[in-house]
Amino acid sequence: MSPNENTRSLEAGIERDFSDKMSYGSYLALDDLLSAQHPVSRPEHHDEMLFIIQHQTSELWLKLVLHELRAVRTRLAADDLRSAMKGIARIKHIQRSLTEQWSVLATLTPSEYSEFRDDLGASSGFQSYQYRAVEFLLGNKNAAMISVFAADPAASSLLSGLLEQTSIYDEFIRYLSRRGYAVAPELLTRDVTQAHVYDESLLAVYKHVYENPAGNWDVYEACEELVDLEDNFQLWRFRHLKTVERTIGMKRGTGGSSGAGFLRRALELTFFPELYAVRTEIGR
Ligand code: HEM
Ligand SMILES: N[C@@H](CC(=O)c1ccccc1NC=O)C(=O)O
Repeated sequence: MSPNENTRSLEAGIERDFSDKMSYGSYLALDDLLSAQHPVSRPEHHDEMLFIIQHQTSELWLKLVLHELRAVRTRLAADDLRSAMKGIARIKHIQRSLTEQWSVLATLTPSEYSEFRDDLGASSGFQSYQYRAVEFLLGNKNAAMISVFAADPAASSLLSGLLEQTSIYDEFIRYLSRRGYAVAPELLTRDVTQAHVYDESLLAVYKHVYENPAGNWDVYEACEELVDLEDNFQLWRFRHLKTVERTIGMKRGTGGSSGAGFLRRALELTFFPELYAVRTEIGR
């Protein structure tokens, strides 16, 4: 390469013939992926592409979060705490990326959004079955949420399946019990289709763990990983709320809810209540 042409020449060994070989594009199904953006505004509004891609990339990451959460659940059920924590570490990075991504959508002004919002009809992120699946896997079960997917049999059966199965918190609690921690027996046989609700016996278990980290190191660490997971989930919810406030103010949502007020109430939900309650018990 001549240094003053500012051009990199191809090396002789670089593959060029993909007529009978797998290429980058074919491996990643880029034809499908990159032809899946269909703005509905007419004439097409420039900023609708941002709106679509922000959602599609979020859904792709949610797909990976679900994949990893299922693996975490299986690893906990198999008493493999260390590899479960490896999965949680990855999920935490994905969550950070999802939360950071709100800053891109925050560049959408209310003036821009209002030019194509009506074209979205009744569609809304409330109808994200992957988001609901993540909530179910973390333990915030809510059968009523499935009614939104009556017209989508695949989404309904995914969510009904997860509703019936244990959450990662159920599996963590069962793991603690197998390890000899004094978990109330009712917790082990609870109706897993219901949201996990605060349990005193777990508070006592965590109090013991947090007061004696040295003797409970792996469980102590695992508890902090779960708190990180919930913390990150709430940060995503908070950024969603703040983006909604700056984009549509106090308008009702396209999905039919009151809007920001409804989203604010989600900040009151908790996946692992005892892991927060234990903070009050530690020290003076
Ligand atoms: C300008 C951008 C956005 C606005 C104005 C907005 C607004 C809203 C509103 C008002 C709701 C309440 C349900 C309703 O009545 O529609 C909602 C729910 C929801 N949105 Fe968005 N949203 C935006 C972007 C996003 C993005 C990028 C995602 C990513 C996937 C998302 C995911 C969700 C989810 C999962 C819910 C359900 C939350 C829950 O059940 O607590 N939203 N959104
Ligand atoms: N609920 C939003 C609309 C919206 O944000 C949206 C519409 C279609 C698909 C995904 C969406 N994202 C999150 O709710 C609104 O009320 O403006």
